[in-house]
Amino acid sequence: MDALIPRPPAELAPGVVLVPGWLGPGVQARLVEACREWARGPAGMRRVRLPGGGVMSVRTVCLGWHWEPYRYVRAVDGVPVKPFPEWLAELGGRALADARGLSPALAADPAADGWDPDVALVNFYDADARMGLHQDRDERSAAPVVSFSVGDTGVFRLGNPEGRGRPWRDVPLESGDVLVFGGPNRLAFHGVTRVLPGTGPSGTGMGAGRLNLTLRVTGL
Ligand SMILES: O=C(O)CCC(=O)C(=O)O
Ligand SMILES: [Fe+2]
Repeated sequence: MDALIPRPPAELAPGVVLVPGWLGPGVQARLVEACREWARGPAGMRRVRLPGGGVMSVRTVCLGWHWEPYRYVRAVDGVPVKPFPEWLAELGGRALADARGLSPALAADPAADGWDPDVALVNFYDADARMGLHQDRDERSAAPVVSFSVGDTGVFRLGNPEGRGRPWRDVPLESGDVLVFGGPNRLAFHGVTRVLPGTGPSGTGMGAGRLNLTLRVTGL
């Protein structure tokens, strides 16, 4: 949605940078098309089963490595994981470089140097999907995570690295937004409290719902 109040890029916490609208309409459409392809089986999009017996409300497909709670593996149901495309790594690298220009903590983060992502988690949220507060900590690398959002707005809850409790802040992630988290907040708890149906722009090729891609370095 076009913002009535412009959202300038902001460092939300040391090492956490939001760059609103960084992905232009053409790139967003390309991502939607690519996600549609990746979603197809084998090794396609699915709801992740949790060890406690529950299933996540988000649907996920992984590139490069498959994430299952709480580790990365190379195959899903005996099928090799889809490759991580070079163009996506390149796009992420440019986003990270721009984010580092906006954050002294990220600029100074040695783990961001030579950033070379080898896994992407592609999450699809329908209107009812959410993601509870968690840390992205199954990577063996302290390299920043680069996140792309397309489609309906998601309310992203950015917590702190100490625990699930406050302080946190809720930040809308709109279509085209880039969020980078690294530096001292690489392990900050975060989640998505809700998706705002009908807020996605037209022209991305997305029907209803929200896509989020997180590009990561596994260090494996
Ligand atoms: O959907 C988002 O914005 C966050 C996704 C996330 O935290 C994850 O995939 O680990
Ligand atoms: Fe996460």
